[in-house]
Amino acid sequence: MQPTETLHLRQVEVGGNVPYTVEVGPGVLSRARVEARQIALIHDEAVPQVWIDRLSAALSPALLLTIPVPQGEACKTLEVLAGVLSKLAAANLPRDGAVVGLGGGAATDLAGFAAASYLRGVAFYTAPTTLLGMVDAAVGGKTGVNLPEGKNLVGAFHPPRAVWCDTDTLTTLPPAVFREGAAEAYKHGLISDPSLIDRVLAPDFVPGSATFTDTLADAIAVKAGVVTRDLLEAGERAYLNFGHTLAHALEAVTQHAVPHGDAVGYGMHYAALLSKAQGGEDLTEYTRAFLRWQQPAPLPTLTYDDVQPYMARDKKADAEGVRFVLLHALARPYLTRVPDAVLREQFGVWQVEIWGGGWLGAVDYTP
Ligand SMILES: NC(=O)c1ccc[n+]([C@@H]2O[C@H](COP(=O)([O-])OP(=O)(O)OC[C@H]3O[C@@H](n4cnc5c(N)ncnc54)[C@H](O)[C@@H]3O)[C@@H](O)[C@H]2O)c1
Ligand SMILES: O=C(O)C(=O)C[C@@H](O)[C@H](O)[C@H](O)COP(=O)(O)O
Ligand SMILES: [Zn+2]
Repeated sequence: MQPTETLHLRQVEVGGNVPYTVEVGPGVLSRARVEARQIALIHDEAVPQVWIDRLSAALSPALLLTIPVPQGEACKTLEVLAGVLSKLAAANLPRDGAVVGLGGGAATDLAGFAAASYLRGVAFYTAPTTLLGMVDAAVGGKTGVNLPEGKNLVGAFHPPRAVWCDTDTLTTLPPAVFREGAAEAYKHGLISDPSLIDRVLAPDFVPGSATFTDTLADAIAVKAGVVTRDLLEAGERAYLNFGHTLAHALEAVTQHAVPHGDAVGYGMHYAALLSKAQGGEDLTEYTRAFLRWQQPAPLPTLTYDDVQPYMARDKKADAEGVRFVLLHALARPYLTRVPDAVLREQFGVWQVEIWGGGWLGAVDYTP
């Protein structure tokens, strides 16, 4: 497959104890380099063979073994993790070996946790092949798997040594998966860089356009900046969780029938309603505009009591209860508790809009 745009590459630097570079642009997988003599490649089984071949060619002859894992969210289980760890051990991947994760956020989250736990930690590299993976999951070192009780409840911080965002891989992505992943780029716009709001919804935000690599790299830069300053989520990293308290609950309660990016689209609208109810600027037209553009997977009918037990297990909760990321205004996020009565009331407002308002797709938005 030929690269889809003229060679325009961007590099985003991530700082911290062990700095690394995010390479962004067409053909990046062909230039992947790993500082290890033995490599295990873990990939989503449904990633098109052309991308597996492109990366394998760059990694050979150090490629010791290749481990396909179940497609999408189905790979983020303790059972799949156990199988992967056994394969690494059976192949004798040494401690100075490396794990490379190829696929969407689900596959790279799993591969990263395998790298974090095998032999108490080996080097990890990420090759995201979805928009969401590039903008968010592959950067910053949050790795892990789900439990039936909730999303990402087991994991480790294990930053990658390099991230290869080959924009060619996005050309085989189903359009709905592309729009799903845009939720995290839009989130970066709302919490930090408002210029992304219009750029993500613009018609030229498509792989291969002249502006695509720059918009993608600027969205990645928001995450890179946050995790450089606060890798372990002692403070501002929590802002990257905007929209996620409800999103993770929707994913868990529907047993992942609603994919992560769609759940984040729904969750950001709830967070915008809560922000307004708590005295912030009314930003709900932004989150409505995003949902109309995204056209997320439909939700089954749910009540506040269906989702509340899952929201209560959110990792931002402390001994006093759940905390939400809200916005005073664009790019002014804060972490706060919200009274249960407000959570319940605004869930009602959100419910009426999502299921009864008829606005999804009905209102024009011109960026
Ligand atoms: N670690 C983090 O910081 C972080 C951040 C955001 C999200 N996440 C996690 O990421 C996951 C969601 O990631 P996602 O949206 O990438 O979904 P995903 O990994 O489930 O992938 C979505 C679908 O795209 C397919 N696919 C992947 N690449 C493809 C390609 N190039 N061509 C065709 N099909 C392709 C996959 O097989 C899958 O069916 C969730 O588990 C979420 O919790 C983690
Ligand atoms: O990197 C982060 O920090 C984020 O919160 C990014 C989120 O988009 C992502 O979904 C993350 O996996 C959520 O983390 P969790 O700690 O809430 O499980
Ligand atoms: Zn997310």
